[in-house]
This record gives sequence, structure tokens and C-alpha cells, in this order.
Amino acid sequence: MMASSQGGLKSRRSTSKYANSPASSTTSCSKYVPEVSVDYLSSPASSAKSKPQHFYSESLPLSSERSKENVTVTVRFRPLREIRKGEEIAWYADGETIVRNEHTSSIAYAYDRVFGPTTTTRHVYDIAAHHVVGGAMEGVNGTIFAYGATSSGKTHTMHGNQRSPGIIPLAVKDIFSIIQKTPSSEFLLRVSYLEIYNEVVNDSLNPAGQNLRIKRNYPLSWRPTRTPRATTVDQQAPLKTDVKTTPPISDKKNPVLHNRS
Ligand SMILES: Nc1ncnc2c1ncn2[C@@H]1O[C@H](COP(=O)(O)OP(=O)(O)OP(=O)(O)O)[C@@H](O)[C@H]1O
Repeated sequence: MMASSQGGLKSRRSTSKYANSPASSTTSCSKYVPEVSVDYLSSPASSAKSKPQHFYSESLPLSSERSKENVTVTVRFRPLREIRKGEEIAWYADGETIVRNEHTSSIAYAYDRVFGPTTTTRHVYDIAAHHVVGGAMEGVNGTIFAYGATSSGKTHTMHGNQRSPGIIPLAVKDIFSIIQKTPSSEFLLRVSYLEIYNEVVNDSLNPAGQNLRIKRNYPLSWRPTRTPRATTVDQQAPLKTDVKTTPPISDKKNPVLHNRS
């Protein structure tokens, strides 16, 4: 299953948040546009093991025109390859918002959006993710993450391949396209790629960055009065994938990764 959220303008050059297994990217503008971030989360859903093997659920944000909610959940069915092994369809997409049980039709669940097995990742992106990326470029925090049982299609959806790029490459393409169309602004892009597996955080881009410690980006003495700020994974060495379109912005709040030792 995947879920996404959007909301809350970031303060200018505020600390970005990370904590994902596949990827996260942060974009900020050094002029008047506040720092924006797009985070991707995806992890094997151990709790979802009880689900039928062929049930693929995934959530992504819906376009703001379609939903006024800040958090939206969508489901994407992947093609049932297991049918060759005798597996049967247990759940199916009944229209655009309902997942219905094949055997007991009265059992059904409603989501913000349901995508059938023939839906392309591009379509999923356009409907469910594009507006989060656009919002992030305007300073609104956004998160898109995939959640689902093993082999349900999280990697296919988020990462994809050359023929069918996933949400992450499509988002990156959009981000650069927006940057190109905004010559009056300067941008700093940061990308980190982390894996969280069995409660252990590893930097997928740096073999030395294993078993990382999760830190908070506010002092322990400080207690949030309203919305808590995000917990971040800090990194000791500069991120290998920094893409700079301007001289780096000096920001003491930028995260630093530390090995857990
Ligand atoms: N929408 C889809 N269309 C076609 N093939 C798909 C689709 N979704 C997933 N697959 C295929 O199903 C298989 C499992 O998908 P994938 O590896 O993305 O699952 P996963 O959820 O990332 O699994 P794991 O949690 O074990 O890493 C892959 O061979 C993938 O190519």
C-alpha cells in the first residue's frame, strides 16, 4: 500500500526531512521561494503478509482538484501473474474508487482512487503524484510512499524501468522541467536514497553509511506545541548525489548522517 500527504508551507530554507527506503529528494530555492521537498517512502510491509499474495495495494496522493484531503490513499492492482500457478483473483477494482471482493461482493473498501491492472505508471503519476511534486516546488511539503506486501509492485511503481519509468524518475523529470521554466529563481537539489529494513536504516548510495541513527531536527529540550517537526536521518558525509544549480546554501540545519556505533 502507498500513502501520500501534502500540506504546510515550509519556512524559508528550513531543514528537509528524510526517512525512506527508496528515495527522497529535496529542492530549495535560494531566493524568496521557501525550500520545498519531495519525499518517497517505500518499505516492505511485513504486516501485510496476511493479505492475499495477489492483492496489490498502493496509495498515492490524488490531484488536489479531485480531493480536498491532505492525505490520500490509492490502490494499484498489478497484473496477476500468479494466475498461471492456479491463483485466483480475490479482489478487483470496481470502478475508480472501490476495491471489491470477488467471492463476497458485499465486502468492499473505498479509497480515494483505485487503479486497475492495465493502468500505466504514467497515469498513476499524473493522477496521484504530479500535483504533490508541483506543490513541493511551490513550497508545500509533500510525501509519496508505497506500501504493500512483497512482490505487490512497489518497486515497479516507484522505480520502474526504462520502458516504464516509475514515480521517482517521473517526479525528477518534472522537477527539472519546473526549474527550467523558472529562470528567475535559483534552485538547490538534494537527493538521498535510503533503505529502511527491519528497523535498520542504510544509505543506498554510500556503502559506509550503514545502520544509521535517526535523529530529530530539534533540540531535546524543545517540545513542539503544535505540529511536531519531522524526524530526520542525518548524514555525516555530504550526500553523494547533491545536484547543485547554484552555489550551495549554507544551512546549519542541514542534516548530518552518523553511523550508529
Ligand atoms: N503494474 C505492473 N505491471 C506489470 N508488472 C508489474 C506491475 N507491478 C509489478 N509488476 C511486476 O511484479 C513483480 C514484483 O513487483 P515489485 O518487485 O515491484 O514488487 P515489490 O513490492 O517492490 O516487492 P518487494 O517488496 O519484494 O521488493 C516484478 O516482476 C514487477 O515487474
